[in-house]
Order: sequence, then C-alpha cells, then structure tokens
Amino acid sequence: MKAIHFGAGNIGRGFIGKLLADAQAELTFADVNQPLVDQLAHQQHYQVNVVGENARVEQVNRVSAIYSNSPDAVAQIAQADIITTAVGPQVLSKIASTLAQGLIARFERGNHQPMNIIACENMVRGSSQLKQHVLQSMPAELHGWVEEHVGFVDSAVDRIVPPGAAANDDPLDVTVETFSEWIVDRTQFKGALPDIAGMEPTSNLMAYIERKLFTLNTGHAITAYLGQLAGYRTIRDAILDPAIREAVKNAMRESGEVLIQRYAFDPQQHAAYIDKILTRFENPYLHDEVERVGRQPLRKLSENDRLIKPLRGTLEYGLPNRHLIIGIAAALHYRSNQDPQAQEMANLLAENGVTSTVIEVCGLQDRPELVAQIVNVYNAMQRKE
Ligand SMILES: NC(=O)c1ccc[n+]([C@@H]2O[C@H](COP(=O)([O-])OP(=O)(O)OC[C@H]3O[C@@H](n4cnc5c(N)ncnc54)[C@H](O)[C@@H]3O)[C@@H](O)[C@H]2O)c1
Ligand SMILES: O=P(O)(O)OC[C@@H](O)[C@@H](O)[C@H](O)[C@H](O)CO
Repeated sequence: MKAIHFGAGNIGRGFIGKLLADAQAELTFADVNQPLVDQLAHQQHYQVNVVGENARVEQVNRVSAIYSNSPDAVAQIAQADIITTAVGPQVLSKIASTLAQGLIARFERGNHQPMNIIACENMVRGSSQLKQHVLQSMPAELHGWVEEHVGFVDSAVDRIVPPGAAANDDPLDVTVETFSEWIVDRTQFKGALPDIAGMEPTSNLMAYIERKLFTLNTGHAITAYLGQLAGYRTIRDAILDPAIREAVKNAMRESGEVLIQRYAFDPQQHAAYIDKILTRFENPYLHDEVERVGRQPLRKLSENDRLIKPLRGTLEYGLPNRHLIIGIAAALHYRSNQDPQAQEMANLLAENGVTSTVIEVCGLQDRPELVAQIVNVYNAMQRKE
C-alpha cells in the first residue's frame, strides 16, 4: 500500500503516520516545512513516546518525505493507494491544487485503481470539503472519473499531541497520550477498505464527529480560554483549578445534552466519556500550552465549530447553556502575539465593539438575545495579569 500523508506535524507523525507505518504502508510525508522535510527524508525514522498509562516508546521506520507543493508530490499522488491529511482546516484549500494535479496525472497514466483520501482535521466532514476544493481545481470533464475512482472519506480523529519539548534531542520525536481514536465513514470508500489497525470504520460518522468535536474540543477550548484569563500557561494547570474544572465540565454537559437528544447517546456512557476527557486534560506527562489549544479563535468561534454549534443546539432542544456562554465570552478575551487570528479578533473588538464582533464572528445575526448575554458575560470578566 502506497500512502502519502500531508502535514508531518504533531498528529501526522504522532498518530496517523504511525498507524500507516504500522500497517506496512510505503509512507511518504508531504509538508511545506523544508527543514522538517529534509530531516525526515534524511533520517527516515523517528520515535513516538506514548506517555501516561501503559507508557512505551514506539519506533517509526522507513518513512520518506517530500515538499508538499512539488512535482514529486504530484507524481506520487498519481500512484498512491491512500492519502491522508493533518494540515489544519484552513490549509485544505491550499493542498487541493496539488491533489488535483496528481489526480489528473493519475488519469492520464491510465491508473484507474481506487484511491481514498482522508482528511484528519478537527472539523465536520473535512474530506467532503476537500473534495469540493479539489473538483474546483480540475476540468469538469474529469469530475465523473474522480467520483468513480476516488473516495473522499470523512473522519473523526482524537489523540492529544502537543508539540515536542524544545529540549528534545531529536525534533522529529513526538510525545503522545495513550488514548487514540480514528473513526472513518465506511460508506465513502472506493474499493476494499484498507487494512489499517486503529482505523475504525462506521456507518454513523456524524454522531462520532459531533461527539468528539462538541465534547472534547468544546471542553478543551474553554479550558484554554478560561485558563489564559486566570493566568495559567498549560491545560493541566488550568483544569486543576476547581472553578475552571467545574465550568468546563458543565459546558461539556450542556453540549452533551444536545448530543444525547440528537444522537440518542446513553446519558451514563456520555457522562463517563466526559470524565475520561477531564482526566486526559490533566495528564501530568503532557506539556500542552493554552496557546496551542486556544489557537485560531476566529475558527473556534465560527458558527459550525465547537462553541457556537453546541450553543445553537441548546436552543434547538430548549436546554441550559450558561457555561457555554461563559466559554464563548472567555474566547473573546483570548490574546496571543503569535496568532494572527487572535490579533484580528482583538482589532475587531477595538474597532467595532464587542456586539458587532460577536455577530460577525459567531454568525449570530438572528439571535440578539444570545449576543446580549455573551456581551454581558464578556464585560463582567476580568483578566488576571
Ligand atoms: N495535535 C492534536 O492534538 C490534534 C489532535 C486531533 C486532530 N488534530 C488536527 O490535526 C490537524 C493538524 O494539527 P497538528 O496539531 O498536527 O498541527 P501541526 O502544526 O503540528 O502540523 C501541521 C503540519 O502541516 C504542515 N503544513 C502546513 N501547510 C501545509 C501544506 N500546504 N502542505 C503540507 N503540509 C502543510 C505544517 O508545516 C505542519 O508540519 C489540525 O486540523 C488539528 O485540528 C490535532
Ligand atoms: O487542533 P485544534 O486547534 O482544532 O484544537 C486544539 C485541540 O483542542 C486539539 O488539537 C486536540 O488536542 C485534539 O483534537 C485531541 O484529539
């Protein structure tokens, strides 16, 4: 099995690439970080340090690496059996034209073998969105061929993988938690399902995507935003603060009630899922900064993401939402000099005021009462310097 994984970052090396390598795939990473590509291509192996329960060191061997937007990448796509991505939701449109060129080359070489593309990003149906970008970059007469031979398989991916410690001996090594889950939509594959241990096919993907994004990521983001406001640097320190823990747990419960209504999850099992997530946030072996988890606040505050979608769900089912509103207000206070979206949000707040910013960023034009509640909580919040 020939595999290309776009994005040799934390989740790429620490989870998806590892599973592909374990499945004996001939694995090539494609990335735009040239020093990273050079080191991976030269060294061809790295280490995954699994920390927490059942800690162990796992070796990934015989991998190669290429620059993402390159003739090499196009040539390899023409021959690949499976392509995965973990580049970030905003980068999918940027890799689409390379994928399109690779598919055109594949067609021209007469390679009609089925191929599957799986976006492993924190977003709802990322592969389906990638498919639209790819089709837009291809001549219309090839769309039918793509429909017939290329599966764009949506997925939900869960494993907390922070960047490695700066003092790490080998920058390719990666530190990951024990827990991992990669669920894929079995209905979208072309050809036989690939045999990859750790990849779990389901016919009910939406339930799993929403369960993960609107529980773990909702709670994670709120931990980061309340944590920064309270002066904490890491997710562990933030979640060990009893007031933050209570607010985060309640926000996950509020979002969870929506999921229970929508997908008929068992309430006790969902409560256990939330408790497990809280213990994952406090993993003493992971150094996960609030700035990584809070990154790109405009994306996280957008209408289909982890904060606003659950909030709208509470309105749909007439459920409480006080803690989700606290999380959203805290997100508006998020600041980071390293993060262009945090700076853009601060500028919007300074220039347009908080009400207009909430309406624009969260897409809450039709909900003035919610906007007013968010603004009130925002105004009452104080940053601890
Ligand atoms: N880290 C986690 O805990 C985690 C867990 C689940 C899902 N995710 C999701 O995985 C995705 C990646 O997250 P991450 O934490 O690994 O980020 P990361 O920044 O560590 O890795 C992203 C990689 O993509 C590369 N990249 C950027 N533009 C590219 C392009 N045009 N072509 C190829 N590569 C490109 C970057 O150079 C980087 O190496 C995100 O969507 C994230 O939400 C992350
Ligand atoms: O990657 P983001 O920016 O969408 O979200 C930050 C974290 O919540 C996220 O990366 C988690 O660590 C991950 O989703 C765990 O599976």
